[in-house]
Amino acid sequence: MAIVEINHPLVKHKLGLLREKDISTKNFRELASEVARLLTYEATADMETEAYTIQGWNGPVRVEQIKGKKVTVVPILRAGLGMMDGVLDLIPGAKVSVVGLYRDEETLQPVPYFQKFTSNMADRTALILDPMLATGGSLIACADMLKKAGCRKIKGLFLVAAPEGIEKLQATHPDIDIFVAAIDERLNENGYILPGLGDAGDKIFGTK
Ligand SMILES: O=P(O)(O)OC[C@H]1O[C@H](OP(=O)(O)OP(=O)(O)O)[C@H](O)[C@@H]1O
Ligand SMILES: O=c1cc[nH]c(=O)[nH]1
Ligand SMILES: [Mg+2]
Repeated sequence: MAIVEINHPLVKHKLGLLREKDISTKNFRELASEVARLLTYEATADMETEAYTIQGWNGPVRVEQIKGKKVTVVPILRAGLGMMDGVLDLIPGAKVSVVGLYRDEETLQPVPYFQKFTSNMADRTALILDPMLATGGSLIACADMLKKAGCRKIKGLFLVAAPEGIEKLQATHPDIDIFVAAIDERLNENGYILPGLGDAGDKIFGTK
């Protein structure tokens, strides 16, 4: 399992802005999308390419295109939708498979409520999107659903992750690679990431 914390100045700068207490919904949405774009750039670095010939301005020229497995983007509702536009900016042909999960505030257990996958999941790389990886329960539940549908290659993109959630993922799905803008310190007693971003879903949707 690869755990990649993106150590890029643009990511650090944008994450700092995202952490501001009184950030507006508009700014949070824009920055979440921008960081998602940068995470996508890193998460797709191992895509295979194949050469083909085109007619260039001065005759035939060998160029490259993405080869093989196609991508399905998997936003976890609700907050994962806040990253989707940024990812699709870079992979416009990706199919979208949606998973609805919320975390019970008392038990912190994930509660599934929606699933709609695109075709041929076994032939696609799945890119799970969620701003927050806290206890890891939601990510693990989503990965379980994807594997049940036949998925064999799964990656996860997160704005912020807690060490506790990463450890749990390593124990349950060691084959999944994750790309995060920051690995933070820890969870608080309510399962929120510290220093974290607060409730990402509420910030993206303007609720609460
Ligand atoms: O790692 P975990 O402990 O499972 O917590 C992380 C989950 O909690 C948040 O979703 P939430 O349940 O708040 O739903 P929302 O996106 O609808 O706000 C977040 O977007 C993750 O999906
Ligand atoms: O810190 C956290 C943990 C779970 N969900 C969030 O939105 N934020
Ligand atoms: Mg939420």
